[in-house]
Amino acid sequence: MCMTTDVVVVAAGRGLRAGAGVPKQLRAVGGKPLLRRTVECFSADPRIRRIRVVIHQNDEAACTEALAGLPGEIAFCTGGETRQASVKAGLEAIAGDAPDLVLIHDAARPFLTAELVGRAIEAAASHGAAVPALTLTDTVKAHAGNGTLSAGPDREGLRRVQTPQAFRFPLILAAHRALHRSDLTDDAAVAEAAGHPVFAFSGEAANVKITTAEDFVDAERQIALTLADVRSATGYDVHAFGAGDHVMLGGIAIPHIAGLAGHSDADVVLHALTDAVLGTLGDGDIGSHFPPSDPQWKGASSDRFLAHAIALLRARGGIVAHLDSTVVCEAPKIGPHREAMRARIAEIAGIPPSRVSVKATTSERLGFTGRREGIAALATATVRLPWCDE
Ligand SMILES: Nc1ccn([C@@H]2O[C@H](COP(=O)(O)OP(=O)(O)OP(=O)(O)O)[C@@H](O)[C@H]2O)c(=O)n1
Ligand SMILES: C[C@](O)(CO)[C@H](O)COP(=O)(O)O
Repeated sequence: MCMTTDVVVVAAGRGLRAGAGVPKQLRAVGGKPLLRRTVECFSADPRIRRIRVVIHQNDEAACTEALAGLPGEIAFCTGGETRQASVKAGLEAIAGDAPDLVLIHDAARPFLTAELVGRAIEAAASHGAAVPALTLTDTVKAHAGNGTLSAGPDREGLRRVQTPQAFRFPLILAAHRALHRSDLTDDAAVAEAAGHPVFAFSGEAANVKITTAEDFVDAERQIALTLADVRSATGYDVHAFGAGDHVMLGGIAIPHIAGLAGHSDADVVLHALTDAVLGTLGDGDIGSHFPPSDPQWKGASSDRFLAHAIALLRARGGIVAHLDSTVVCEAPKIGPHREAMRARIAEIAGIPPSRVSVKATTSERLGFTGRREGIAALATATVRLPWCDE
């Protein structure tokens, strides 16, 4: 018989130990919110029927944005004051159309793998209650006060447990409902309190719970190691001056004695950047994605061209490391608009302005730019992609 499996992801905590104000599950690591990294492990998995994300009442908009576009059936419910209360709220929310099995996972553990999910499902089906566990490699001591330590328990008899913790659904729902205390830090303890033996299956060392500010630094490092395919590519574009009283450059309208002629809004900077990003993917150029012969791009704002290239990069698991551009013209002056251009390009690309550079030069009155016939832009995109030997 094929068993249905739902997932409860608890994401209602405030992340106080991590600091920084924003709840940790909404902070980005490797350019992506922690919550999205965690949920996408389940949402792309055909063995999972539904995902219930338990959130804080203040976070609905931010969580919706963080999970936008993920496949699968994902719904929210509101959590409680403690992890235990949040898990119970998640279980109650799915009880009306109960699955056979449920995996309960911390939003703060984004590095789980499909193999771990498979082991969790098998263990819950076989044993009813099971958790991923790891042996200890450090010696454990007891805190004896005044900064001193005394002998601790024998580490051979101890295990570190992680999530996803996996259960037959009726067993864990009944165990949570029966509990008359609120201090249990995991669901294995809840099952045990109800008299159920809890089995161990192999956890994963990389499946850490991001808890402190230091964990965020380690997580960035871990992601950088997987994004080992560093690529850069260039883009170049030219538009002639035409009628108008401003030019669009880097997504900003800059007043000028002429406009730029083109099928779209003729933003040479965004066009060059779009080609540079597409170049890193080996995926044609702006003309092959947005043919000038297509009337729908007439007068189009070029924001969408760059956003499209960035979306293609993200769909391949990539991130932008840097976007560099140089504008070549005698006028208008770019310097006064540089910061606004950086900010707008950064906004379109979904990266901080510190990862965007805008430079400008004249061509010393030489050539078409020197004769003030038009503007040219050059761009370089540097991106990181997951390593893949195609
Ligand atoms: N009331 C709570 C508390 C915690 N959690 C979730 O339980 C997981 C593990 O908890 P923890 O790492 O302790 O997260 P926080 O409670 O957010 O952290 P802190 O204790 O530092 O505030 C996290 O995904 C967290 O969002 C929850 O859903 N509801
Ligand atoms: C559930 C858990 O992640 C298992 O290791 C852990 O117990 C959560 O503890 P926290 O104090 O709520 O972070």
